[in-house]
Amino acid sequence: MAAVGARGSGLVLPKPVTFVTGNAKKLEEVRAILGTSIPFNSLKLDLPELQGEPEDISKEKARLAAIQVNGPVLVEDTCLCFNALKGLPGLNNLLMAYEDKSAYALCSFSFTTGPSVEPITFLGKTPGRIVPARGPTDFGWDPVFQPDGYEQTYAEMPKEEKNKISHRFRALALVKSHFAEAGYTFETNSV
Ligand SMILES: O=c1[nH]c(=O)c2ncn([C@@H]3O[C@H](COP(=O)(O)OP(=O)(O)OP(=O)(O)O)[C@@H](O)[C@H]3O)c2[nH]1
Ligand SMILES: [Mg+2]
Repeated sequence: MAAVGARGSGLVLPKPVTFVTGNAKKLEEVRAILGTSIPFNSLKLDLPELQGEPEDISKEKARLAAIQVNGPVLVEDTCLCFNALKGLPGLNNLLMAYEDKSAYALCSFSFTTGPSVEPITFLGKTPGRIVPARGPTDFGWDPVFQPDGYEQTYAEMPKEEKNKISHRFRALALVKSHFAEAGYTFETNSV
């Protein structure tokens, strides 16, 4: 039984959802946050690093991934955006010249049911500030990002803590709601 959501009377998808990413740390967090709420397979594809607004990048990634997978895909694009640079994503060193160290982590998930369907995007944002690096260095800018209201950087927090307040968690909460409302089921499992 692979029915997703309470109703189970929504759109029948031809295949299970594939989460496409080349980033193992992201995948680890998505697995931990989604648990069994949305059944998905993962596929490591090196998608091009596109330029533009995060939402547009994420949508375009979903279009490209859906062509390759030829089925439903979920993709994610994340950036650390600096208020001093008017929300521009950028290098941490650049920020040294600015008094305003406030920033936000922005996560854009895009989902499409297939290559000919316009993707839908779900944004999650966690405000914070850039601090001198503290904590393990195994995931990107986690050591330099301290979320508002916390004494620890993302890197210093236990994973369960980060996964309760992160940009990724917030965006995935919207993805989950969408799946629950749409009540998708999967053809391959819906005998
Ligand atoms: O400290 C971090 N905490 C996070 O929670 C986080 N999420 C993403 N990133 C980093 O942001 C860059 C652009 O990411 P990005 O969205 O293009 O991903 P990516 O290219 O690594 O994988 P893909 O999903 O595109 O295949 C990459 O350097 C990622 O490592 C993070 N760093
Ligand atoms: Mg990428």
